[in-house]
Amino acid sequence: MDVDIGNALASVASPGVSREALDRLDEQVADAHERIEQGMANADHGYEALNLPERTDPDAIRATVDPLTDAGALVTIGIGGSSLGAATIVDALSSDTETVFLDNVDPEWVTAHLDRLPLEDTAINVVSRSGTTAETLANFLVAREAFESAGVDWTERTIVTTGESGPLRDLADRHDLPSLKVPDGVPGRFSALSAVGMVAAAVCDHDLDALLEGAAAEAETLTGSLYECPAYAYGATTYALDARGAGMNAMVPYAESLETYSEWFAQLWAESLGKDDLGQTPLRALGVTDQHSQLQLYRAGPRDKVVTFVRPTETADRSIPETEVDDLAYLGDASLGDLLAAEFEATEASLAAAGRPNVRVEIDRVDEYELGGLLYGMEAACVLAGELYGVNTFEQPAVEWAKKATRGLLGGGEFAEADAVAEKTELRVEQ
Ligand SMILES: O=P(O)(O)OC[C@H]1O[C@](O)(CO)[C@@H](O)[C@@H]1O
Repeated sequence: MDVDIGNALASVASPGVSREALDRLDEQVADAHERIEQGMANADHGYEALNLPERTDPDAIRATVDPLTDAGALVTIGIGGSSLGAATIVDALSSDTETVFLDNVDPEWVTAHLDRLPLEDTAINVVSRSGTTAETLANFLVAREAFESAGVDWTERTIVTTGESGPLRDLADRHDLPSLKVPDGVPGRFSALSAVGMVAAAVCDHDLDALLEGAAAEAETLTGSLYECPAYAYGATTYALDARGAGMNAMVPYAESLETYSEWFAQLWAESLGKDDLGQTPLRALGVTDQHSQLQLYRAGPRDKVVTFVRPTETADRSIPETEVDDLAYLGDASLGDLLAAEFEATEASLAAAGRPNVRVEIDRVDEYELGGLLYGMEAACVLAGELYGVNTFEQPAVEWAKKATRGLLGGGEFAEADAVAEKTELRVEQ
């Protein structure tokens, strides 16, 4: 990935970062890089994620999924980091395999998918690092029941990715299901470039080696300076802008194929940096569509956000036909790709003209190699930003309260959190 932070400079935007401040920040980046390198060398928890291009074994993944590669459809059951990485890869790339990600427990939505899918030709990919996540286990129990009701042997078409122990591991062992292990020391949201994100890609016959090669090439760029490393330039600049008031980061890819990537980025950024009353709130938007819904706010609302524009510089194109309407002649001479590119540059320039900070991120095209680089680059940017914020990037303790309350409400144990739910303050306004 290439990063352009020109429109984040104080000479262009407010909030903005001066060159002097960037130079000073670069000293902190050098120190942070040393800690990151040390963490990678020691395979420390979290930092180990940045070793995945070397650690992940694509042959083992291919061998394990091989019996499933003829499936016409794949249903992935997982949530958060156990879904978003895989979804980002398969939603970005075309495949003949229909893919569904059951990452919610909305009963109508789950039922609609299970009723619609050709279960006799559908493979199941169940993913949970902890092996205990209620939504994932519930959806798996519901899905396998649906397969049984359809007279389809789910044990013949299920693959599991989970840890050494836990209920999901027990189920996999009990039914002798093919399984892969989540890598040690890699938090879910940083595991796209492991079996967690790559089983679905393998079933869809995507090029796992190219994904890892793209990530490895990005890893080569990790040096001690934001002026040499695109990932660190992104992480340091967004951190510096947050310190100056840009507490939100709108991720705006200009490619429909990258819409799920914004969801993946939102978990990465929010769950990694959102702690100790710190962190930058990720917003998800899509170019050009949200120019017609969000741009007014981005350009004329509070000066509390940075906009990240992402685009592939090479895409397939489609010409716009000639028209008999004079006023539209300018379109007839162009293509959809020309229009997309013009809108990208015009919208970026419109924010700069209004003194609103924005950053450009470019990849050559949407393919496995470039996606590997983008995912790895943003993970490294997040790790660097976490070092600068001084937070524990790799834990997410704040999510546990609601999990305990949920479990208690369902009779899954005694939890004070569940009691607290009943003590809700009410001020209802009813129709
Ligand atoms: O992979 P698991 O353990 O099922 O967890 C799923 C997701 O839930 C979280 O723990 C948050 O609740 C995320 O960090 C994680 O990616």
